[in-house]
Amino acid sequence: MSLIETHDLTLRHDGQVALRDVNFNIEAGEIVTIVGPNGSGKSSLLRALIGALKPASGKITRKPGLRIGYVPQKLQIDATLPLTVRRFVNLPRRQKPEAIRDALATAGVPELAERQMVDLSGGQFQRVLLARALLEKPDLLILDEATQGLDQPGSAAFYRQIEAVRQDLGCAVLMVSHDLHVVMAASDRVLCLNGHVCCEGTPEAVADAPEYRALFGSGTQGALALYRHDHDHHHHHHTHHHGDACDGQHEET
Ligand SMILES: Nc1ncnc2c1ncn2[C@@H]1O[C@H](COP(=O)(O)OP(=O)(O)OP(=O)(O)O)[C@@H](O)[C@H]1O
Repeated sequence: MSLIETHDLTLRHDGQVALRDVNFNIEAGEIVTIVGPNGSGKSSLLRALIGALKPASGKITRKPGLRIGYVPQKLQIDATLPLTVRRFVNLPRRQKPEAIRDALATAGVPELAERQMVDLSGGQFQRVLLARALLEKPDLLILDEATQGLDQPGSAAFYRQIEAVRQDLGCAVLMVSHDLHVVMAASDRVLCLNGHVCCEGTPEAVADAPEYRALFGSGTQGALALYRHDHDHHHHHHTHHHGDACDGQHEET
């Protein structure tokens, strides 16, 4: 059984449809990326999956006992509040010192436990948020634009960390990102949204899909090839599958 599945899921805000008829699933251990222009429903879908937004119609099925770790886009920390990394990751629920040490190490920041949260760089801060999510021992890690504010090498490094985490823990990863070429190269599967599912498949298949190119142009393909060149792990290959085209016409390839 999939970790999580949506069936004809439609989401609304104040009566307005944000996303319609999404049929989506994620399997154990997969890395899936959601891409799409601003306002295309990416965050709405994530919020529905974590249970923060109720379906207007359709349904979401979660594997019984599913544990989700969530890394938010941004978190404001009061700059006047003294708060070490150790205390911060202890906040939602008290954790064992070994668990904290392991989570910080897995997130790539083993040395930061005693640092002040406000002194962290953007990349370190996101890794601490990742460590906090890992303390949930997630089967599924969900990240919402977790590299906002990081520069390109910084976000590439962050996504490599995510891949390492996936290999270490075997959790599935679902993330939203605007760093198209970096994140697509690190994904097993890409879901492209534009108020509905535009197209989905392997990163190569999506980068080639006319629906995707209509939204983003063909510029990312070269960068994708470049990144993959020195990228030596194995990707599972899924069948190329097209959903509705973005203009609403049904198109099969
Ligand atoms: N709380 C809300 N109340 C009303 N409308 C909302 C709310 N949240 C989102 N929307 C609307 O729903 C649509 C989808 O928004 P969503 O945030 O899911 O898109 P997104 O793809 O994540 O966008 P971005 O890339 O800009 O973050 C947009 O039209 C947005 O204005």
